[in-house]
Amino acid sequence: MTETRHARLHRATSETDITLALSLDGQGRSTVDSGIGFFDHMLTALAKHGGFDLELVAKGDLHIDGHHTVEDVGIVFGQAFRQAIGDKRGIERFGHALVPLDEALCEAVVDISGRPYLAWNVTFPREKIGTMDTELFEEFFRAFAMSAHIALHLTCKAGTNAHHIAESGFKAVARALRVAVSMDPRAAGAIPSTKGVL
Ligand SMILES: O=P(O)(O)OC[C@@H](O)[C@@H](O)c1cnc[nH]1
Repeated sequence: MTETRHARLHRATSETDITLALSLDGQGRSTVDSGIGFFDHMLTALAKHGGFDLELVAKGDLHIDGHHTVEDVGIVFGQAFRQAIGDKRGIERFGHALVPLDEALCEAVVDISGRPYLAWNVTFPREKIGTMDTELFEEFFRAFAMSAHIALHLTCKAGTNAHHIAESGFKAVARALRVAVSMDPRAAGAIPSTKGVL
């Protein structure tokens, strides 16, 4: 019986109040409300294409800007991800995905290593998409990687439309995470060792 890989967290500061529930082995369903429309669109795509179930309500000091809200969602998402993985027993560990969206193409590579690291190689042709500052995507993924204790490399290999670049990136991370958290049959002993076969 596969134990449920699930986490529900609440984090409140003077800047944000965030409740998040994450299931690693979901249906890609999500209910997301951060107060930032494009960020909600990206988190919805991440859940859908990662096969994660995600519930998020984030109340933040948006009258200042979206920075605290986006960064703190990254922190809580990473904490939930790390908690849901647990002792990492039996997982694949590494994940890689190349995902296009029209002319845009992003590559994500992850290692559930326990050593937090972000390699960010994405630039945007615009400073905003809707109400979201494009500089905040790096803040989100850095906060996520640092809190999840994973190494994450995200590279934009092509793209001219900011929306397409961002969505290609979120989907690439979703697919790479899906692979990395999948159960590795070799690690679970499902495939007999070659020892003694040769
Ligand atoms: O649900 P999908 O990821 O298959 O498609 C969504 C995508 O077509 C839409 O978000 C989009 C299309 N162009 C920019 N964004």
